[in-house]
Amino acid sequence: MRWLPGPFRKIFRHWEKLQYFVKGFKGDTTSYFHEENLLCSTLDLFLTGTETTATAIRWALDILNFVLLPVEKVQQEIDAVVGQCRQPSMADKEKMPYTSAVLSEVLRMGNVVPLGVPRMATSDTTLAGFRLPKVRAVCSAVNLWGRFEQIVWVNIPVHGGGARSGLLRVICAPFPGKRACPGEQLARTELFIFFVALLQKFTFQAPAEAALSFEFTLSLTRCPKPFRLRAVPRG
Ligand code: HEM
Repeated sequence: MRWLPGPFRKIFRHWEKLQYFVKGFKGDTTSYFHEENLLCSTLDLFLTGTETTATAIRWALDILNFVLLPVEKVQQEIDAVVGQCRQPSMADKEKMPYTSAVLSEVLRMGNVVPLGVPRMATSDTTLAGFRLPKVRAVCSAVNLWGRFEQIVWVNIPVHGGGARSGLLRVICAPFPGKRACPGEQLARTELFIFFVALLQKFTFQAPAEAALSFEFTLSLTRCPKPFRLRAVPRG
């Protein structure tokens, strides 16, 4: 790779800078800027950055057909703003309120990351009246199914076994919280571009024998169960 020309080469400059930055913290046992954390954070981005958006696009196609949202209205907006001769871009988004609203609805109904990311306190602290002991307390954000609402759940082990659990707060957002999803902008961009590009060129129809449903499987994300659609090129 080092000898090939191309814009990707700037990755080597960034990598050198990153190594220099991490070396600056060598020997500092209180710092989180070390190679292991860098590797884990990079892996986090790959894991969280692929499955989530792909699942949201699958929900979009499932929901459009299942709920019978007026796909024609989305396609009319695409034809008026983007047309058929060029690819969509993010500059089109503000002129496409209907498509944007449909995508918000997809994120709400799809509820792609319902269980949030578990968190631990790095030092003893207090949060909304709960004393969170270092490392032992686990907080997790849980999105309520199918609504723009999120509860934050805390689970604190107590002396003598067991755990004290409780509700911390309720907020309303698809990418919630202060420690919000760092991929939100990327996810919204990918979702918009792929969704618009797909509906610009195809109409998706469920074959008569295939019943679409809201059934899902739950792992890292909440995925629709496999379904079949026919992609009919638009004339
Ligand atoms: C439709 C797409 C996506 C949805 C619905 C989504 C949603 C979420 C949610 C609900 C959280 C938990 C926030 C919390 O616990 O308070 C989260 C965390 C996270 N997301 Fe996303 N996300 C999406 C796409 C992405 C993408 C594309 C990336 C990266 C490129 C990404 C990276 C992350 C990471 C690294 C975290 C953990 C943040 C932390 O530990 O503080 N996400 N996401």
